Amino acid sequence: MTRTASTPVYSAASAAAPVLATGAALAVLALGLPLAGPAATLGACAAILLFGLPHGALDLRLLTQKAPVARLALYLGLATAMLLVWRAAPVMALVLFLVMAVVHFAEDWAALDEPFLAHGLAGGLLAAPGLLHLDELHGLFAALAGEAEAALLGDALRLAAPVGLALALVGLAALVRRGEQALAAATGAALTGLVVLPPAVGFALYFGLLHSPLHLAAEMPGEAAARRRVWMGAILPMTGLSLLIALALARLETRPTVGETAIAATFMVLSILTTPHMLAPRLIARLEVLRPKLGGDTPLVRRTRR
Ligand SMILES: CC1=C(/C=C/C(C)=C/C=C/C(C)=C/C=O)C(C)(C)CCC1
Ligand SMILES: [Fe+2]
Repeated sequence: MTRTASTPVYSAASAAAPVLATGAALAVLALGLPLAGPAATLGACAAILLFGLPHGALDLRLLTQKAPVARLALYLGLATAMLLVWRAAPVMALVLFLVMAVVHFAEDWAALDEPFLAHGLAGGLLAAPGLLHLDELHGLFAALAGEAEAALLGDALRLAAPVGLALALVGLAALVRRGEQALAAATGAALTGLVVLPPAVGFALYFGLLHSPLHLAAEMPGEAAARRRVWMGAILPMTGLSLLIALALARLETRPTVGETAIAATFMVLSILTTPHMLAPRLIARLEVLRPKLGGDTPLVRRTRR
C-alpha cells in the first residue's frame, strides 16, 4: 500500500476492535463479574499467546531472506541467552524484559516522529497498572520470576505511572494533532484498559488488538496469494512452535497454582522471543555495514510507518 504523508497509518476499522473490546471488558467489570480471577487470567494468557505470537512469527520470513543459517543462529542465540538469564537471575530478566518492551512498543507510535513521546506512550502503558492494581502487579511479578523480591518491580511501576501516564496523554494529543485519530482512539482504549482492567486482561487487549495487528499490517505483503503463503508457511508453524515452547516452559517453571504457572510460561515465552524479535533486526542492520554477506538489502528494521 502506498501512503502519502497525510494518510493515517491506522484505519478507523482497525481501531474498532480494541475500542469495542475494551468497552465490553469495562462493561463486564462494571457488572461485577470477576476479571481478575483464575479463569479470566488463564483466558488472558491464552489470548496473549494466540493473538500476539503471530506477529513475531513474521520474523522468520525476514530472517531467511538472506544468509538464513547465520541469521537463524543469531536469532536462536539471542533467545537462548534470554532463557539463561531467566534461569540464572529472574529479577534481572524481568527488568530487562520491561526495558526491552518500552523500546519495542515505542515502535507502535513511530508515526508520531517524536521518539520521546513514543517511548512515553510505551512506558505509560506498561506502568499504568501500577496506579490502581498494585497488589495484582506484586502477585503477577512474583509468579513470573518465581521470587517474592520481584514484587518490588510493581512498586517501580507505581512510581513511574504518574509521569508515564502524563507523557502518554501528551502523546495522545500529538497523535490527534497529526491526524492519527484512529491510532489515538485505539491507544486511548489500551491506556484506559491498562489503568482500569486487571493487568493481564488490559495487556492482552493492547497486545492482541493493537500491537500485533499494527506489526502484521506493516510487514504483510499486499497480494492475497502471498499473504496466504505467509500465513501457512511462516505464521501458523511458528506460532505452533512458540506454543510448544510455552508448554515446555510451563513444565519447567512450575508455580504453586495453575494460574501462576500460566503467567510464568506466557510472559517468559514472550520475553524469550522478544529478545531476538527486537534485537536481531537491529544487529543485522549494524552487521550489514561490517559484513555485507550477513546483512543485505532487506529492510529488517521496521521503518516509521509514514
Ligand atoms: C508481565 C506483566 C506486564 C509486562 C509485560 C511485558 C513487559 C510484555 C512485553 C511483551 C513484548 C515486548 C512483546 C513483543 O512483541 C504488565 C503488562 C506490566 C502487567 C502484567 C504482567
Ligand atoms: Fe512485537
